[in-house]
Amino acid sequence: MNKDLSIIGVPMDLGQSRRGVDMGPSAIRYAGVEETLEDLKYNLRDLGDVPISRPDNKREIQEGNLRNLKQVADGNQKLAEMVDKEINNNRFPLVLGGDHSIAIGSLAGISRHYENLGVIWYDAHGDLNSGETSPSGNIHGMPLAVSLGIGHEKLTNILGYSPKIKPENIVIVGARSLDPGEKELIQESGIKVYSMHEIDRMGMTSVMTETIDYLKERTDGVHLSLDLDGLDPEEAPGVGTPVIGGLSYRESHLAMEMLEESNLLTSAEFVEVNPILDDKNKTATMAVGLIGSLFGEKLK
Ligand SMILES: NC(=[NH2+])NCCC[C@H](N)C(=O)O
Ligand SMILES: [Mn+2]
Ligand SMILES: [Mn+2]
Repeated sequence: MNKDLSIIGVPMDLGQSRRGVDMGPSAIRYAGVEETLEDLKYNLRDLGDVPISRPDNKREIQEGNLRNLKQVADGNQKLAEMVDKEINNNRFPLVLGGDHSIAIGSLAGISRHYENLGVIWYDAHGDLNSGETSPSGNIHGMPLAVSLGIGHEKLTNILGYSPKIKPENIVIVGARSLDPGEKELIQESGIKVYSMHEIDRMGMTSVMTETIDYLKERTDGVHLSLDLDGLDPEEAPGVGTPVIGGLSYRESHLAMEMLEESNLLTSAEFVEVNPILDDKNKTATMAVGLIGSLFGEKLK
């Protein structure tokens, strides 16, 4: 893995309706992300946080069933520019959220550097809604669709190109809550999904082996977008949209170790840590544990 690593915090909470997820980057830093990576001998730069504007009119639904559209689009534009710059400088971007709407900006900044960017979407949700299919108007339920070119042009066209990714280069891991429109999109587009059903049946080892083999063949870079709500809320309670029956910390740890061994990843983000809903910063600490494994921490 690239030893030059840049951390970018994104204190974004406007892609959903619960307060506190904007403090995610602080909680993850407080849990020791920098110490962990420095111990692993990374040449680390913490670029601080992307400035996020506050909504003019508290959490309003703007055009087309999209909450805080303008502010979410602006924040993602800034994030995309920063990510793009880090990759230009041959640095590995590690983005800390913030709600999952920030994947729009991460992918916009990353994808222009690859012909065939792969994405591993580790999440209880598909985040494949648009304004038309969303039950909530929350943009954090839409970033994967936006990156496929589906959604409001203010979001799909960040950095002036769309789509950012191809459906056949996406693998969703851990899904257990999909809205009707998302199921339809999955069926017609050829996105690969390992839901909890497949993970229960096959085990995480086979799921990750297949995922890695599949992406190795067809992509020239892979982004990991890890939503902490992919984990079970009993273990990771500090998330805004918990769904029971999720992945364990152990399974997730294993997935990170296998990704590290595969040497496939070219960027990563950890999102949806909400310290207000957490229990003694447990979820942020788990994120740091997973980041440690992803970047090569070993017991021996
Ligand atoms: N990144 C997330 N936690 N997304 C949750 C999305 C929940 C629901 N599917 C929605 O669109 O509102
Ligand atoms: Mn989720
Ligand atoms: Mn998500």
